[in-house]
Amino acid sequence: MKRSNVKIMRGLLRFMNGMYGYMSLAILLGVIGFLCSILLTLWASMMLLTLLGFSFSLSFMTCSVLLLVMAFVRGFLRYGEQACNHYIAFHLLAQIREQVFAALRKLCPAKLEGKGKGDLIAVITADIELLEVFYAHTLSPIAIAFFVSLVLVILFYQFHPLFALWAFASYVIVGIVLPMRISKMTKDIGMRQRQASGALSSFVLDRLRGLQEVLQYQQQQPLLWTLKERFVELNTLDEQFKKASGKAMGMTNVCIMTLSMGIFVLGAFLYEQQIISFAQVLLAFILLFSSFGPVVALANLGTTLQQTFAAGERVLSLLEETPQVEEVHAGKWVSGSEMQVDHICFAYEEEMILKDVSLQVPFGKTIGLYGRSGCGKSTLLKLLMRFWDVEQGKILLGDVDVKKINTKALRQKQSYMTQETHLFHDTLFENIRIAKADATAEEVIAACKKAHIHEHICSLPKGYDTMASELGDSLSGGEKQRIGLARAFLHDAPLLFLDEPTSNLDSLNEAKILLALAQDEQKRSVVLVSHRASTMKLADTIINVEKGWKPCEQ
Ligand SMILES: Nc1ncnc2c1ncn2[C@@H]1O[C@H](COP(=O)(O)OP(=O)(O)OP(=O)(O)O)[C@@H](O)[C@H]1O
Repeated sequence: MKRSNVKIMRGLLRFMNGMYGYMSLAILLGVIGFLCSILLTLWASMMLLTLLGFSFSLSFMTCSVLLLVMAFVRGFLRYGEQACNHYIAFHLLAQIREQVFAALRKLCPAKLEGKGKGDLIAVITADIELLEVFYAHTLSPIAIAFFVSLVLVILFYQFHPLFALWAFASYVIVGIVLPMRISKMTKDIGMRQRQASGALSSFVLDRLRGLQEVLQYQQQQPLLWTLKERFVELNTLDEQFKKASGKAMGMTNVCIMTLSMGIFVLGAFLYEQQIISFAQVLLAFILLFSSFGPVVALANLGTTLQQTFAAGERVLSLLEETPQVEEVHAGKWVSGSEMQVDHICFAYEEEMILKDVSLQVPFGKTIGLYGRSGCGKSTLLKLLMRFWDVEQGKILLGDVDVKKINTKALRQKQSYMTQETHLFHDTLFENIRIAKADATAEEVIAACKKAHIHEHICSLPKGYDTMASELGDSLSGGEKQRIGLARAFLHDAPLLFLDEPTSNLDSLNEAKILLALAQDEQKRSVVLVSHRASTMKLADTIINVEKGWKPCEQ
């Protein structure tokens, strides 16, 4: 459910701890700075009026000196205010980014499986960046506008109480009523714009990944049309937003002119009644006209704030999303390496995928799973890894429920090779070493030899230093698969889960890999999913998933 702007603000203010000192300094410098610039105009006007024959308590000379000092000081004050605001903003953005990455790690992999990756990228990059507007250009300007307006109303009171009343009403109109009205005008456009931009990122990323399919099935033209449609949609929203901003700016200027003229008319009336002098009328008009700066900053926020709040909503939602599986930090460390699946049931959504499944994974044995596509083999491996939690029944490692085992300990005990090996934008060496951060070069090479990919890597011009992205699609499915296996071998865990490890290999490489696995059989338990009968020969027990997860005769 979409939360209110006040709730979003409260959520974003949570991050402000430790920054209130800088914020107070920014407000102080901002208030003095704005007063300096308003007084600059006032003294300059007094100097002009002195030349025209009016007399004031301050002499022409004093005004000139004050003018110079104020102009000089104003620059430093403005710099100080902006420095404080941006220190706060960028410090907090770094903190928020850190928290978002921590949240993503917790949500991974279950909650992220169905999410658009492009949209996530938009949240991590553009949306967080937009929060700078809130921390650097929203909080202190509100306080500055309040204090500056207060001082000015007191100043107007020195001229005449009616002037003070008029000034108060003017600041409320430009600084509160207008921003609220503008905010209402741009309501929803900000959120729709952020969502459309996230959806477009997701769409482009998705189609780039499937570029080969697009080319093969000649989908270029429909893809271009769809892209065009989405750009048009985003442009329309941008246009609506810009129109609303322009309208808001126009409304603000009209208000300022009308209110300034109003004080002039009021002054003329008081002058006619001989209550104040003509110089006071002029000065009150100039003072009001030149003092809208801080409240105009708030009026301008009316449009940008909607986008900022939309970005804030998306960032806060991501931070508050509850993970499908809670990581265990203060749980148990187990010594055993055999696993037991005990009458488990599991459904991703409505449809039950695994119903009352039980099986044993004894140490030193290989369990083979086979059955039609979609019957839940990979799902069982994900449950063994505790990427998802079972709804009924238990999965035990040793004799401890996996839900009670420290997640770190569980990860150390298990290696999981998925159907698709993802290569990061890094060297092949580092790509393999992610399986064991402190692995030596010898260990990496040994794992690659076992996975029969060492020779291929050595044949590349830069060997293990070849960047994975340079290879792109030129790395065959089988080669990628063997890199995945090298990772699993390097991790060297007592439990190894292999999901179609040989599906892309030729018979020769398959035989070599199976031999390597067979040689290690006494060291670990293996759960092997495969559609290949030749690979299944490795298994000590073969389980037919479709026939009630029962071992079948070999
Ligand atoms: N994250 C998910 N959310 C919803 N449904 C899912 C998710 N992952 C898998 N499924 C569905 O669960 C069912 C079992 O999928 P699973 O990948 O376990 O099958 P499988 O037996 O390993 O198939 P294959 O042999 O093709 O790899 C499928 O119908 C699949 O569409």
